[in-house]
Amino acid sequence: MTRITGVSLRRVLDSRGNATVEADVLTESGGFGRGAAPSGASTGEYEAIELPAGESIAAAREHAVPRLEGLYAGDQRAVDGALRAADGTDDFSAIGANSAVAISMAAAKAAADVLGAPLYQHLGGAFRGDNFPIPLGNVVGGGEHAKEATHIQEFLAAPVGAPSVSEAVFANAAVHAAVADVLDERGVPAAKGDEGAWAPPISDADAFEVVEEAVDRVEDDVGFEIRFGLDVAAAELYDADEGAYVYGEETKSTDEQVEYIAGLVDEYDLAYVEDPLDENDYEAFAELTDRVGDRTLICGDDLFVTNVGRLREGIDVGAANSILIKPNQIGTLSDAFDAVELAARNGYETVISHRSGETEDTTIAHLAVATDAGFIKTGTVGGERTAKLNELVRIADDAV
Ligand SMILES: C=C(OP(=O)(O)O)C(=O)O
Ligand SMILES: [Mg+2]
Repeated sequence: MTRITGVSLRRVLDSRGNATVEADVLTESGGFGRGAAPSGASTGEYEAIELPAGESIAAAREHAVPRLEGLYAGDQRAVDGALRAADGTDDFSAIGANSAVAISMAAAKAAADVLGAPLYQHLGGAFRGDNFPIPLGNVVGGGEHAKEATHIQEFLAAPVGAPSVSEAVFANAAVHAAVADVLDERGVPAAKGDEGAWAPPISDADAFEVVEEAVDRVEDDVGFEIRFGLDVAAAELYDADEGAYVYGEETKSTDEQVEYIAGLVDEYDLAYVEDPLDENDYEAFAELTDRVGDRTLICGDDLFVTNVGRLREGIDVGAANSILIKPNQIGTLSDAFDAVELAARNGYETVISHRSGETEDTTIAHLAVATDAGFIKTGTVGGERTAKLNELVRIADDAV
C-alpha cells in the first residue's frame, strides 16, 4: 500500500552551498522516497516563491504534513492537491515552492518504491523508457551564473545526431574539455560558473568563436552532428526603464535584439535559443518565432515559468515553439505534467531542466523519460549535474 505514514523535512546543502529543502516520504508498507528542491539564480518574475529553507520547512510541517498523512503516495494529484490546499495561495508563498516540490517528488519516488518500478515508469507508464532526451550541455556561461564572463547566460552543446543518450552525454563532456583547450590556446584563463560551465572573461562574440571551434573539433572526432544553442536569459539583460537590452556598454532596442538573435541563428545554425527576449514581451517572442521558428527552437523559460496559464497566452499569440519545464518554478509534479501536456497538444517541444543551484536529486532525468521530452538541460560536468546525466545512462541500460 502506498498510504503515506510520515513526511520528514530537513535543511541540506545545495551546490552553491545554500540551504535547501529535502523531503522524505514513508508509506505504510515501507516505501521510501526522497526529494530535494533545486534553486534558481536567474529566476523568472512569475515563478512560484522559494522561501528561506527553514521558514519553508516550518510552514510545511505545520500546514502540509498533517494533510498528507493518510493519502496515497501513488495518487500524485491528491498529494499535489493537498500541497496546494495547505498553501492556499497561487504561488506557494505560504509554505514555499521549495518544500512543495521536494515533497511532491519524494511522494512520487515513495510510490515507485512500493510498486517496485523505476520512477520514470511510475510517472510515464509501461511504454516509456525507449526514447531519450537530447542533453543540452552548458559549456560556456556568464550572466547571473558567473561574474566577469559572457552577457549571454549559457552556450549549450546540442549533440543532435548522437546515436544514444550515453554518446550524447560523453560528447557534451568532450565539448566542455575542448572549450578548455581552445581557451588555453588563446591564453584565456577561465574559472567555472554555478553550473560547471567555463566562465571566461571574453566578449559574447569571442565566446561564439570558441564554442563553434570546440563543437567542430568534437564533431570531427565522434562522427555525428553536434550543434549548439543559447540561454540568453534576456530578462536579466532587459532594462525596463530604458526599454533596451544592456550588454555592458552597448544597448539594443527590442527590434535590434530580434535582429541580433535571428542573425545568430543563421550565422551559427543554432539548434536552440532560450529566453531571447524579456519575460513580458510575448509580442517580440512571436515575431522572432515567426522569423526563425522553422529552423530552431525558441524556448520560453522565464516567459512561461512552467505555468499553463502563461503557456496558453504564449500559444495564443505564437510566442516560442518550446517550453522549459522546471518543477520548482510551479511547485508540483502535477503542475509540471500539465504544462508538458498542454505543450505537446500544441506542438511545442519540451525541455526538462535543472536549476543553477542543484542537489544530487535525479528526478528530472526520470521526468524527461516519463514525458518523452525531446531535450533535457542539466549541465555537463560537476557531481550535481552528472547525477542526472548518469541516471539517464542507467535508465537506458535498464539499471535503475
Ligand atoms: C537553469 C537556469 O538558471 P536558473 O536556475 O538560475 O534560473 C536557466 O535560466 O535556465
Ligand atoms: Mg533559462
